[in-house]
Amino acid sequence: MSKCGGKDGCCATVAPVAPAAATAASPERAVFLIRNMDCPTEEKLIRGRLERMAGVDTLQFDLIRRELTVGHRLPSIAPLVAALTALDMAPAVISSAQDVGGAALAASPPRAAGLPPWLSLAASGLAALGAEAIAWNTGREHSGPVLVLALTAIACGGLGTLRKGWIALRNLSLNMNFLMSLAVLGALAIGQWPEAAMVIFLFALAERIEARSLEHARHAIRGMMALTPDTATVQAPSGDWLRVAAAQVQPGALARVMPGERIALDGVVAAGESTVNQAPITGESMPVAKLPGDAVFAGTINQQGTFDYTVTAPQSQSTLSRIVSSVQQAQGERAPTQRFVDRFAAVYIPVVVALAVLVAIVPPLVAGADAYAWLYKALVLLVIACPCALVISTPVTVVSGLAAAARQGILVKGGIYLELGRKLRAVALDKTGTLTQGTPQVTDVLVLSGDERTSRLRCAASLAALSTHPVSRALALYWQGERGDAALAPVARFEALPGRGVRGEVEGGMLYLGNARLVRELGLHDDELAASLAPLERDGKSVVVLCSATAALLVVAVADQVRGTSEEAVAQLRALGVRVVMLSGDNTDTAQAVGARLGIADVRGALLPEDKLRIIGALAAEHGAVGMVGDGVNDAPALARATVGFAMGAAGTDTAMETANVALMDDDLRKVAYFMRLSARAHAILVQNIALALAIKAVFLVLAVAGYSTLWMAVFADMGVSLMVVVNGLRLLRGPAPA
Ligand SMILES: Nc1ncnc2c1ncn2[C@@H]1O[C@H](COP(=O)(O)OP(=O)(O)OP(=O)(O)O)[C@@H](O)[C@H]1O
Ligand SMILES: [Zn+2]
Repeated sequence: MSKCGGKDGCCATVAPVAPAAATAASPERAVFLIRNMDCPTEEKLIRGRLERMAGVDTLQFDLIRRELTVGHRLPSIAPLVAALTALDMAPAVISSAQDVGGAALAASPPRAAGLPPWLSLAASGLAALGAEAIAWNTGREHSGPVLVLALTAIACGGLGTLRKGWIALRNLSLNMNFLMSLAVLGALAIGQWPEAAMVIFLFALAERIEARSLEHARHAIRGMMALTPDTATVQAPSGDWLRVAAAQVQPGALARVMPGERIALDGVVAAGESTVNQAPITGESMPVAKLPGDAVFAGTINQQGTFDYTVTAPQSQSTLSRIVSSVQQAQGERAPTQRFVDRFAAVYIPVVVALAVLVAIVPPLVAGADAYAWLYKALVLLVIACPCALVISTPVTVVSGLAAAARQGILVKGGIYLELGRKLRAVALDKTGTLTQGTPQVTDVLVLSGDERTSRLRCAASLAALSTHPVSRALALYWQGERGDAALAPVARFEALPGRGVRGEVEGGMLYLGNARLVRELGLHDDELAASLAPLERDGKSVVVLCSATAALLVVAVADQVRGTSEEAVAQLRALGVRVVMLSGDNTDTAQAVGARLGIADVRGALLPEDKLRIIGALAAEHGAVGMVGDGVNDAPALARATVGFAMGAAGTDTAMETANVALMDDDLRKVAYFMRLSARAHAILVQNIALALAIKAVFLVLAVAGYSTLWMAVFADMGVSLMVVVNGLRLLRGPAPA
């Protein structure tokens, strides 16, 4: 297994093609629908062919949608089409700046015409069985009827495999189709006709079932999209409510939802109220109350009330569609295990072919053994060596894992994060907005020296009203609640001081509003002030001080509710053996008080954003892999520095969804532990599959050399393992075991 741990480490260098960023650098992009691409084998074939072409910069595969995006600098895409057609890939152009250059696209037919696949497969199976039966009953393998039935079986079930095998050979990309073709042709050549028929039929059957399984995993993702209704009830200019196609509705339109109806578009409640089941987006089963001003999401289910909402995004840009397309893109980027398996297969197949050749030639030549028997053994070896079980199992597992996460409201931005999750030994949690709700309320107002409460509070509120920081917002709201709309003072030269507070000129004098660090920097921190702050901070309250350039004037304390799920989330992380660290820009005593309530011993307070970044770096150096959970808005650098960055409450905010490696759609911190368990489970399944596949191959290798395995037994074993690993991978769709 790859020992690589970091996303900026060796992994990046083995990635065959860099994602999005590199694509953007290419002058031209062409997107193809590749109808005959449904497994990594075909991806490898295409990669091998196109990567060598001059003018082709990048290739991006999306096996779920069967799309290939080529970043290139060719004057026409005709050579691309020609190359894909030569690989029998039946390409269709989805989008390209240039025309096809006369290449006759329509002429490339989708996969084999004629009988429907299952029917021809059944015919192939019957013919193969018939050939076996006749050969067995008559005791003669080489009669006319046996030959006719065997050839029928191959014609009905095996032409696709033979054709792909031939294409693979011509492109010097030895894959399993090539191995099977070689085995079948070899069996025909040495007169094992019924066996040849059986082998090709079983292989075709296995391929078909595998394709269906991958389809199943893909469906789990596409199925999420099916949740959004096709139509929405929208108000026309005339004032009438009309039922229209949701895809046609523009942002700004007013839409109405009835009780029990699914919401068709993202929007903001304009009138009415209700509760909404947001499970399709966030995975949380408790309905959420919606009042005017609250955001609603396409695909979620309205409960009892009726309400109108203003549409904020077209259907194609809804949160749900962005989740789905992000998951689809994520599975196109290859996880480390997948790359390992690819590299393994690339070395392994040529080695096996060489070994088979040796087995066929050496014993007869050197020891005078029976040439026919050893040729047969060599063919069995070829079949056993088939790596489909290995090749197919990883994408199925990764796609299943991504889909299981998405269903829980966890958006994972790539298979690599699914693999890294289990390696996290330390997780840093932001305090405000992550462990706490981030909507604090004013609890205490202390006037220092003198007695001008109202005028000082007014100055503080005037500064606070200009900031969106939670502490400032609490203060501004408090003033509004106490004084109604009593006029705020005008503020000049307003400035935010990150990690400290704000400042601005009020009524001719410069005033500062901020934390203890700010007061200390102003040189106004003394024992008296410290004594008045201490009891508030010990209570876990955030304290800000209003200061002039020469004196501290007013202390305001705000208290933030700890989220109901935080304590359990911390306990779950600890149960996984993870070191939990709290990072906060708030005063140290405050942070420690909150940490004590949640069972977090390692609390770092009074941090500036660059301190957070440094601590993440230090934790990474100490533990290897470190996670960071924040809201993704002002802690983006720390999130980016972490091995896996988690953003909370991502459903509402675009930045959070974009900056994080893993976006949690709601505010439930327990999802971090869930994600880590899912990751561990995915890893266990990947290892099980690889071990299973290799073990069964090893057993049959011994049987084959000892002469106990026939060709069709070998195919049966190969098919059995392939199916077992696929079914094993699909189990991940149900998620990890509960905590
Ligand atoms: N605009 C502001 N208005 C009022 N106080 C502020 C402002 N900006 C910062 N502060 C004060 O500085 C402290 C640190 O702010 P910072 O934004 O770095 O951390 P935070 O995001 O509030 O907390 P955490 O790091 O726990 O999430 C805050 O707790 C607050 O006391
Ligand atoms: Zn196989």
